[in-house]
Amino acid sequence: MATAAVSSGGISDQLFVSIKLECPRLDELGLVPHVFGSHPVAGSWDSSKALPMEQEEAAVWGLSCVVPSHHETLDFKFLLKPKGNSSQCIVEEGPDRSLVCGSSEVETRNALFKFDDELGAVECKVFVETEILSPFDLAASWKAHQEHLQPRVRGAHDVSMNAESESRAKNGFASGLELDLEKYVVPTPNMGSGVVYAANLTENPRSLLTTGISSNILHNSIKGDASPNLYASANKGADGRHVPPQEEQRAIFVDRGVGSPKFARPTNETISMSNAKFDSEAKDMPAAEGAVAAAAVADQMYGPKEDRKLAIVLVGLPARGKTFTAAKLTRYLRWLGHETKHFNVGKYRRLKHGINQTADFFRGDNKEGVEARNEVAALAMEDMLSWMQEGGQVGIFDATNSTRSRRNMLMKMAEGKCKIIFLETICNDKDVLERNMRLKVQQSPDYAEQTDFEAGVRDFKERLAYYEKVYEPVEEGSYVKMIDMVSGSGGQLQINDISGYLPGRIVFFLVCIVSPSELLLHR
Ligand SMILES: Nc1ncnc2c1ncn2[C@@H]1O[C@H](COP(=O)(O)OP(=O)(O)OP(=O)(O)O)[C@@H](O)[C@H]1O
Ligand SMILES: O=P(O)(O)OC[C@H]1O[C@](O)(CO)[C@@H](O)[C@@H]1O
Repeated sequence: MATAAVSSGGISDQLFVSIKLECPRLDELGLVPHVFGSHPVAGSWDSSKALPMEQEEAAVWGLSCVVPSHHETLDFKFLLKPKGNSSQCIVEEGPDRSLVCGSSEVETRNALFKFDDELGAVECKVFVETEILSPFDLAASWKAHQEHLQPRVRGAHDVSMNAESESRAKNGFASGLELDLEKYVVPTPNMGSGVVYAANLTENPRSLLTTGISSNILHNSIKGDASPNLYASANKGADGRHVPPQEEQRAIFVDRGVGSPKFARPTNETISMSNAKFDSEAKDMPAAEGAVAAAAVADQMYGPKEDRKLAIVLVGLPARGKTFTAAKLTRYLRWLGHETKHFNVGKYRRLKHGINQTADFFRGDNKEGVEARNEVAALAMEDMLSWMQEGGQVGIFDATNSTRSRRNMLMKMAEGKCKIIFLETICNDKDVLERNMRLKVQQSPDYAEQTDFEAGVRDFKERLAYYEKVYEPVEEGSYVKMIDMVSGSGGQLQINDISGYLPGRIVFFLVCIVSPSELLLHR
């Protein structure tokens, strides 16, 4: 298998752009520079929605963002607004400035502002710095920042996860940006697991609920599947469709004024993450959180068309953390502003076939069982694809998908509709698995009616053994493998044939949450 260096690998590089305006008179005159431009995130040429620049020094103002290297062209201009009065503005003279597709060049002619009164004109120097970076640069930077630095964010907090609270700024952007990647911790064997069974919080099986099934099965399933939203009507939109509460928390994130990034640049084919650290002596370190935050802006602003429909298909034996990982990824992608939904095939299976299936149902040579499982997997996939056609962007498809033929079926269904990335979770640690299995029996609706806990554990182990017999690790298509990462102290992340902006963001996220000691890139 051919390998490629990280910094020039297939995962699309991104362009960090830092714009600065220097003029001692602005402060004296009580004026705040803004940027507005052709893209909605820069106000679509509406001056009332212009992005304010952040004062970095008495005479220096800055604004930065990260865009994909193949971003759409953005035309923009500077404008000045009096402090505390956003209704008036003076737009700079001269032609629009452009951040042209495929180029890191931005014109740096001085910005000239003419006033009608005795103030005459104000001229500002313009500085633009650009730097190409990869998801690994961002991840290494972010991790090093966490390990070595006190967070330093200029002015107010820059990033907020919770847009519904007071953090919504005047112009509709989230003003508080509190990057919470550190909350995405892969559990260690000693950590409590929490009480929520993550699969219950996934999408409701739309096709099954509308086609009608026996009320008896529904009743049984409801008892086991204590999902707060499973059959509730409270979360329905005007058109009767399910509206997950998280979607209301969607926001646009704007990074305000961060310095120039100094990114670690791993170049080996196998990268040791311990070497891919920020230089802790570097003076301008705080760019880390800004750069990551700025990438979130880019997610809102840009995103090439081919990335717009993406299926992340989980693969892995039972109790390997698939649902756990899927739930975290869903949350992260929603936080970035992408329409993301998590479809759990177990939930479909329970609804269609009830909760009391014994291990036998999962036997690889149980023809009826295999057909029944493929049928519900196909239903979930159809629901996911229909949702994408209605505007959804990233579907996370959560099942074991443990055979090549199952994955082929999914790839066929997705042809021409979305791109697929397989995300395989592998865990060989016996202690971790034992703990996971016991937790599953405690929490899974599959064992809600099993009164003998140890009998439940035996049944789950039997189910697992049947899966192991037929399991085929992913070797096809685009994939990411997370191997033995549960302890958070090592493990390996293997990446094959991943390209595109959004997949890059996903890899960034996985690198951040799992702290792999090794990264392997193929192709
Ligand atoms: N990367 C990982 N490797 C191993 N275990 C993990 C990992 N991430 C999370 N876990 C733990 O695995 C346990 C089982 O998680 P989860 O329900 O997500 O498994 P699953 O693979 O979806 O199982 P199933 O296929 O049976 O539904 C959880 O208690 C979680 O803490
Ligand atoms: O049909 P597949 O790919 O085995 O995956 C779905 C199954 O995976 C499981 O999570 C395995 O434990 C079941 O809940 C579910 O029915």
